[in-house]
Amino acid sequence: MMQQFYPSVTHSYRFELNKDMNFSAAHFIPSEEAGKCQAVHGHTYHVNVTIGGNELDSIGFLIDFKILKDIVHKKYDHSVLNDHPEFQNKFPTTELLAEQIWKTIQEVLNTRSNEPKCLQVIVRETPTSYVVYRPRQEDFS
Ligand SMILES: Nc1nc2c(c(=O)[nH]1)N=C([C@H](O)[C@H](O)COP(=O)(O)OP(=O)(O)OP(=O)(O)O)CN2
Ligand SMILES: [Zn+2]
Repeated sequence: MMQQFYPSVTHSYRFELNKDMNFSAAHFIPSEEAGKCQAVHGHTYHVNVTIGGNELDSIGFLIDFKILKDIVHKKYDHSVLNDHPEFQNKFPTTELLAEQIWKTIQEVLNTRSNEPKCLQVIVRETPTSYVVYRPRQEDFS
């Protein structure tokens, strides 16, 4: 795992959990403005997600680290991001991928009685480029 500085998110939850994961995927940005990124190419994406909450489940987890990995890795590893339904009407940019990962994780968290919240998603696409996605309060409703 590449080490990186993680921008932190301000919150007042009692617990904060972070999970690093990575996956390999191909993508392309079919717009002339994207220059060389119009051609299909691949990345090893590095993802960090931050989960907050005040309550733990019956075994003392905010959310199982493994569930978080499965949500992202099983979905995207060794795939072409453009083939996924969520990228049929928008391009798989780092920004939109980070937003989509947040939506997918928060959907799963919404099913849990201890009500954890995904507070931040960082997606690193290359050694020199990454995006931080932070939901607004209204995104949780
Ligand atoms: N705002 C965004 N800009 C770019 C995105 C993006 O998702 N959001 N994506 C790309 C390409 O997909 C490209 O793979 C990554 O671009 P870049 O960081 O420029 O890659 P390099 O390895 O060439 O970076 P260097 O720092 O110049 O080595 C482009 N832009
Ligand atoms: Zn790319």
